[in-house]
Amino acid sequence: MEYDAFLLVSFGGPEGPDDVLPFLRNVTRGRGVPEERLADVAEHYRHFGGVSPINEQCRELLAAIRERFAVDGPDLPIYWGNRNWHPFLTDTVRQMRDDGVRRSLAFVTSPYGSYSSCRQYQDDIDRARAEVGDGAPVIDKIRHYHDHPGHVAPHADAVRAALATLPERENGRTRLVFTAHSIPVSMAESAGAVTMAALTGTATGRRYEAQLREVAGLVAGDLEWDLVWQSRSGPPQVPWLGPDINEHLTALAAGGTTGVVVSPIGFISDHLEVVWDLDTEAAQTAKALGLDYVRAATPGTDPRFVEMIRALVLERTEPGHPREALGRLPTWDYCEAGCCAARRPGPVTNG
Ligand SMILES: CC1=C(CCC(=O)O)c2cc3nc(cc4[nH]c(cc5[nH]c(cc1n2)c(C)c5CCC(=O)O)c(CCC(=O)O)c4C)C(CCC(=O)O)=C3C
Ligand SMILES: [Fe+2]
Repeated sequence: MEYDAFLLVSFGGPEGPDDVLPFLRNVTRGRGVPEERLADVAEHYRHFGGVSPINEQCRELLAAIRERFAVDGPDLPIYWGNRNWHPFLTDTVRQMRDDGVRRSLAFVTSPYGSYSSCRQYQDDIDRARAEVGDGAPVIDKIRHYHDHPGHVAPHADAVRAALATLPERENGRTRLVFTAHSIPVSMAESAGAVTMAALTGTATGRRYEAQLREVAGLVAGDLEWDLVWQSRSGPPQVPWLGPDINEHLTALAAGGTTGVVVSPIGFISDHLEVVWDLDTEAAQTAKALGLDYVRAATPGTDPRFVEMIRALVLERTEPGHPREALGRLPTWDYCEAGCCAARRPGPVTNG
């Protein structure tokens, strides 16, 4: 396939105190998130002056991609658009159209499947194209890359490095704990089901958890591990994936664990869900429990991660380019229509 541009697509985050509430309204529009939760989360952003680190992390990733592409190709103009904050996807897609772009690949800063981590990005790309209208480029989202060696290796090294910094304790017992963003159970159940049904005849769903478990096993190697959840949102009566990292730390301490390494394999950079929910909240929980606590790094701009992005582009542009994968879950270039479709998160009633 001929592509004439590369597009980085990310979540977006506020870059000053006045951005926080409008950003949160963009994220939660129509999603049934209670006001109290929004006020809480606004407070987390205010601890950092209303600035999420995510946009700066995207700029650093873009710079690294640009540098790498400049040396060995591919020779493609590089664009950046976010779902929830400036630079908004619609503005970027309009710029691409004005620059004469016809067909672009899109790399999304989430490696996994589910409505929130995949389909919603695709929907927002489609909405941006519709808003731009005539002449908007075709935009093909790059496949899930959870088990690509360029994603697994930086996480694996970071876990070893974190383990090495845990203080030695006599009779100490250490646990490796992986985390990812929790999602509603209904979203977890439908994740990937439609495309898996088309591929295998069976609608397996649960793709988000299956991919995370696959990555956890690959990163852990011969270490024992747990997979738990963080950053739960939504009304309390709606079931989300659990246990929460804080509950899990409490259970571990009660069972005699003395130290933990927490590795956020659900994320590729140290954005607010990492620096607040893990480095601030979970770290406090661990301290109160007397647990030694270290958080492992995310890939960020690790050269292997940047090389992976290049390889994912070459997979789509050069016939026969290897499609690297360490796991067994199938990946595909195009999701079926309706895969991971959103369910209206309306109020919960009896019966
Ligand atoms: C699966 C998943 C990922 C991982 C995949 C990916 O990376 O995309 C992710 C990432 C992120 N989530 C982020 C921020 C927020 N997520 C929220 C709310 C929600 N997230 C959800 C899921 C996910 N979220 C869901 C199901 C909701 C409920 C509302 C809804 O159904 O959509 C809210 C609203 C307030 C609240 O927390 O309730 C905020 C502010 C940031 C930016 C951090 C920064 O600013 O640095 C990032 C990278
Ligand atoms: Fe989120």
